[in-house]
Amino acid sequence: MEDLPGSVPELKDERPRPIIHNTQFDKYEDSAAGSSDTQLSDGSEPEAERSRDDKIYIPYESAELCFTQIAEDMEAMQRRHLEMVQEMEENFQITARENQAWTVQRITSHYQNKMSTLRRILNIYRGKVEKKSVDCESRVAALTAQNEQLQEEQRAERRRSKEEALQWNREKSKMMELFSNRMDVLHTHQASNRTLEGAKARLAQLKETLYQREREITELLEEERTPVPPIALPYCTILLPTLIHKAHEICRAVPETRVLLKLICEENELALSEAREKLDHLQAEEDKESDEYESTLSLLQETVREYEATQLAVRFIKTGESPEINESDAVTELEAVLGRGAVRTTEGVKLVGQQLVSLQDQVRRVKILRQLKQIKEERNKIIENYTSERTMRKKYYNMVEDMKGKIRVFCRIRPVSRAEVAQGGAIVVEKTDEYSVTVETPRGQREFQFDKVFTAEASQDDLFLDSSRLIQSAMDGYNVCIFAYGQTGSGKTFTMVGDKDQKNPGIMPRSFNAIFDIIQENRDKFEFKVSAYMLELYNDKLQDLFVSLPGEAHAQPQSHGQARRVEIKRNRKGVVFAQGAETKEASSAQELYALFQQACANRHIAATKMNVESSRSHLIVGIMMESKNLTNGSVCRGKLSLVDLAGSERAAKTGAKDHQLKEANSINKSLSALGDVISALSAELPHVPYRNSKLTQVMQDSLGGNAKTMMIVNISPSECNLDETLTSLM
Ligand SMILES: Nc1ncnc2c1ncn2[C@@H]1O[C@H](COP(=O)(O)OP(=O)(O)OP(=O)(O)O)[C@@H](O)[C@H]1O
Repeated sequence: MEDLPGSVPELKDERPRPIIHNTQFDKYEDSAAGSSDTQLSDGSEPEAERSRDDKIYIPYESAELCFTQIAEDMEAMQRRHLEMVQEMEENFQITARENQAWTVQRITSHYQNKMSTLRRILNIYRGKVEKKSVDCESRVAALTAQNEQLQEEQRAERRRSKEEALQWNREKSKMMELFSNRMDVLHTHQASNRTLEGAKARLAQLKETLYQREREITELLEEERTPVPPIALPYCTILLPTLIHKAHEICRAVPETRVLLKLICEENELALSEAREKLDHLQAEEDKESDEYESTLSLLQETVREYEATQLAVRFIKTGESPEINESDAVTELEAVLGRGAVRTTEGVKLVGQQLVSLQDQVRRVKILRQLKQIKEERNKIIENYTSERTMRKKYYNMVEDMKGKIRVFCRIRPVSRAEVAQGGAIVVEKTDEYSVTVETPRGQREFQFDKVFTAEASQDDLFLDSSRLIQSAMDGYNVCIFAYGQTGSGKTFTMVGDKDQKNPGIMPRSFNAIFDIIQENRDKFEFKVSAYMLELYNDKLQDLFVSLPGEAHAQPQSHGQARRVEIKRNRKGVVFAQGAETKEASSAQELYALFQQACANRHIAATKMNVESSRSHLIVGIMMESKNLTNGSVCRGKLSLVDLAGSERAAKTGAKDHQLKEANSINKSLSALGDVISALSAELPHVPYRNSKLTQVMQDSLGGNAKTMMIVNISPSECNLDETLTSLM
């Protein structure tokens, strides 16, 4: 094996033997060597044996000397060895250092090469980067200039759009007013050519007439339903011609009767002309208002008619012609004359009179039947007109509502709460005009536009004024949805439900009253049916609030026992219904409110850091309204969805943990899905992501399409809630 540099050389061969000098031993050694050599050289065995058996005696002093000498020699030898070891170590270290230096040198030169290559590459890149950065700087400068220009344009655009929005809103209000007035005018059938003045009074008048007609029709229908006895063929139709014929025969046969008839005729003519004169005279009089005038006029008219009828009767008897029974007026008059005994010549004539009176009854019946027919036709016309009126009213009402937008977004700023006052947060939200809200943010002022803005001073009445028109739409057969959105504690429940003791009831109880007020107003024309379901969406699970869950703190004993699984389904007409949830009918606002209270008692509520009584679920109240037109039997179905959403919030701020954190996540997820649906509808996108959450599935038939939606964004005015307020507004 090759020796390592600095390794200890092989000592075995090279090591100098220690030289031990001992005179005694030297002598003995020499002699022994000599004898041995001799022995080997001559090979004499006895001599060798002898020398082995011989015992050598060394004097003690010599032995001691000898050992001392050996010890000294050995010590010298040890020292030499130590020197050698030290020398070898030094050699080894020198060699190792040399090797290390060499290795370091090699590595250094290797890395220096690499470094120089990298430096070259770096220089190339640096050149490129410098070139690029010059380009970029010039581009940045250009873009900055462009950006500034765009910002300026954007500011101008904002100013313009704000002005336009204001202008548009003004025009919208004007248009809406105009449309409402037009609608009133249309109700009176005079939309095209009459002034709007007094349109409401005319509408009321028309309504009254319409109701009057309807009442008459109802009465007639009632009468119609009671069977009319069959009209017997009037005897007079046979008797009258016979009697006249007989009278004529008598006159021809008996000359006195002819004379009498002539006399009657002349007297009658005279009396007739006198009566006519009196009548003309009376009709020419100026004071026609008095009761006396009326009674004298009708008396004279009757007298004239009697004389005319007598004239007619006498003419028939004279000539022997038969009166046409169909000429009912003439016949009636003849009957009247004969029946009252104006002609008293014979008993036979009296009989004829009686017969003619009975004929008069028959004819009157025919007349009534004719009138009935006419009235029926009129009634049908009125129904037709009424139906088209109603359709038109609905159409224009709907148009007016649509003018306001299918999705209307209102903003309500609640008063500053005590907690916010304690925190000392400044007021950062301000209503700048009827439609705008500005918010002071650390990065400057931001403005948001709405269909209407309500401040802390706005009452529940003010807010409901705009919602109540939508209730009429729901009664007219549209799907309507009203819901409140906002962070926890921003006033959603206050807006939708009201305060705890119901001193300031919210949209829900007010809607219940409005529904039944409309029903009351139209009770004589329509038959109504109102039913409701009330659901809660909690942790992405739908629950029927008419059924209490066993184990809940607020559970009330229920006859139904366990809650069934509630699922959202849509019928063929696209109307959403909650399968598995109970739907209860209500016949008054009080009944509906009692159902609502029952539902509220079953709702999930918990205290969070933000609100002592925070709704932890979405409350969905669906009210189905069905109206049946009593006049034409048509049925109309509408739905009103009222939703009190759970608060949008940041879990950290609410202090939510464990199951409350789960609640918060589920709430935020569904609210974000609702936001996506509203955005898609507002942007009129072809796809609306209803299926992303159960909340949007429940509300599907009340969002988009023909439905009318009203969203109330509730916000806090305080700086403490600035982030949440901005999130809600955006
Ligand atoms: N416009 C208002 N006028 C007077 N008080 C209000 C108004 N809005 C809200 N409040 C009060 O503020 C508090 C919080 O309101 P509310 O409970 O309605 O908030 P919320 O948004 O429903 O909260 P959560 O989402 O947690 O249920 C209540 O005490 C309520 O009475």
